Amino acid sequence: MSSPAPARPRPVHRAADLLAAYLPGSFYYSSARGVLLADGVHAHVRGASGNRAAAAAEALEAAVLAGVANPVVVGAIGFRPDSGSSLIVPAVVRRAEAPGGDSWTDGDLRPGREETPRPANQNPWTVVPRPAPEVYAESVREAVDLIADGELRKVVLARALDLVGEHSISVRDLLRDLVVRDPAAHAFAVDVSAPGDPAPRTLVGASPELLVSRKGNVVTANPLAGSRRRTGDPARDAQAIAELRVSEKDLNEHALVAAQVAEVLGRYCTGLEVPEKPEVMGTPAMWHLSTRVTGRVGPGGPSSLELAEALHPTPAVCGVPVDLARDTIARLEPEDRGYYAGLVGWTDLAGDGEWVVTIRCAEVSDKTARLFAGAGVVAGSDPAAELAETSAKFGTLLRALGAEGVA
Ligand SMILES: C=C(O[C@@H]1C=C(C(=O)O)C=C[C@H]1O)C(=O)O
Repeated sequence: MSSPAPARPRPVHRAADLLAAYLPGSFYYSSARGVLLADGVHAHVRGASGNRAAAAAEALEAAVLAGVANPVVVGAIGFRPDSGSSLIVPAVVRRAEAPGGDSWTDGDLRPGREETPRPANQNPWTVVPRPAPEVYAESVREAVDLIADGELRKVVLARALDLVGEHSISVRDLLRDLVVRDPAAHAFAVDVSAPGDPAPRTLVGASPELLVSRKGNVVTANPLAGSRRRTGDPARDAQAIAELRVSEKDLNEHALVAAQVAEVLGRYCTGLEVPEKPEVMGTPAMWHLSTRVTGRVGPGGPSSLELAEALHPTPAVCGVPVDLARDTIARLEPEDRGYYAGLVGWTDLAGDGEWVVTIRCAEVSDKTARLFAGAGVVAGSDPAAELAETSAKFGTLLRALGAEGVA
């Protein structure tokens, strides 16, 4: 028997260099844990909903046999079981680990030295809301009635904004802008072009919500639900945080998500730890109730993608009960969500990886960007407040596009 080839040492990269090296068509993903930049396609990973972790594992094994060193599967999966997915084993992967293991200082990720980010995409925008804001508010009202009448307990209703510029949108600049504004976010850019698309299509965003990660035997999920706009005014922000902590409506909305995540992970993990009360976490645009759930898996346990598929869709983006919520979304939302409210991330041969909920994102193609934002509707939800919440959530992408205030 021949002895295995010695492992090739991984080259060391700087996070900021990887961000700067992003080119249209690359896969980029950064989080507190590190940066992954992938280029070229060694293999496409196909597989139906619920079966993608198995397809990914097969593709990774085949890649090893074909001589790919340390292969990973990267990409995005859409919201609905019959939505598309865009998963590949890339030809080349470059990584930068966060110094000290788990967090960046702002400077690590910043390309260059600018202090105040300026939106790099200077476009005069035409904005088309889909549906019109009052129609969205009406659908929230309808969902509240459904919740009052029957079995539906929570449904997340989303709306879209189409932004059309006069010139092509630079995904590279948009990604850079999102990372510079919020180095703690899970920032991503994924080529999701499909056959027949007139121009390449890229899913780009900065999600605050970790669906699940696995590092060695440690599994972490960080569901969010229950939100307030972050204004930047210290007194109003302090009030928003104080309100969130005691709002029965938000705490109930949050508890539904945390319970589902804990229930699903409980099927796979030992030593599950679920804090009793949520914390408040902030992004530059929002405050959210947040619960960090951790557990452990044994050797040969489920991969990060298997866990992600089992968790998706959480009630943070769909609802309770899940089938009824999905049907309600299909009936009340006029636009197909596409990749929005799906998952984006990576998984490797050992099962390590990280998957985030695809929110605070846009699908960009040439001069257009389609943004989605949603809000959880529960008993007693106020349509105007839910509409305002979606406007606030659009803020992440709108600021980066230089279109703040249009939603
Ligand atoms: C659905 C979105 O966000 C989700 C819904 C939240 C809520 O309803 O409070 C909070 C965070 C996310 O889990 C979105 O940003 O589009």
